[in-house]
Amino acid sequence: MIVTPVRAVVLDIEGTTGSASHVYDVLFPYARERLAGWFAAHRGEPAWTELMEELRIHTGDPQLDEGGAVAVLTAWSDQDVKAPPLKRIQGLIWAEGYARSTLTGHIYDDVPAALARWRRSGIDRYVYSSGSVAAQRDWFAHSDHGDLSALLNGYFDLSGAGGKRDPESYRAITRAIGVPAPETVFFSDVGEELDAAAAAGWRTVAVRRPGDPRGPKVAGHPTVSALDDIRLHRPTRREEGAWT
Ligand SMILES: CSCCC(=O)C(=O)COP(=O)(O)O
Ligand SMILES: [Mg+2]
Repeated sequence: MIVTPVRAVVLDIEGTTGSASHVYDVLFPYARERLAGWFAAHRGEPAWTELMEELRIHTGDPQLDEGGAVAVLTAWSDQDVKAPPLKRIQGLIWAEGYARSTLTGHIYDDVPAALARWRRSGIDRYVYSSGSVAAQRDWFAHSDHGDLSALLNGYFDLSGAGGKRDPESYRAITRAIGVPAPETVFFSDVGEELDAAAAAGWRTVAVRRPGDPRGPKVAGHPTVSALDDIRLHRPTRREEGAWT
């Protein structure tokens, strides 16, 4: 599949650049088991205070204490609620795991080469995930393909851009990266995210990795099973300025 004109790609993580089962079976349990320990170890520190404040606002409970915080975060983890305070503490706990080399970010084999190819072609490369920006940076910096940070231009999360099923989030990213929406391509495994990006005027490519229980196609979006299956090109001279 060839897509042109393209000046920027924005990539989802879970299910697109990395394995969903790694996120669900390794990362989420790793953080869940360490929630109470993290609060005890960091009590009174700025990160602890900021997280408690964010949780009290998010839950609407100004009296929420540490025990209540652990309980609500555990429940959100069990239900995979994409709540920014959960994403923040998961990132903080995973950072300790990456630092100890007990965690690595799972990256599909085709991803480093695709990022390098797009960089050579002059196409900017961003990540947009529900995971916090800190967690995204760590995932790519401590990947099982080594440190891939240099292949990426930037990161967006729920706190910075908004929810992934809301077209307004993609408009916010368009403003931040300064690339016209029709020249930006979003890669994701989730139809509702792709629908939101398309509603904001972006191009979309669905990614369904082999063996994905949801099947090989995403309705309404061209679907590939690997990033090798797609060739992206910057605008031709004739297309230059078409959107300005
Ligand atoms: C390394 S980021 C962890 C991914 C995560 O926390 C998550 O909820 C998955 O979200 P995505 O938007 O990448 O599907
Ligand atoms: Mg995903």
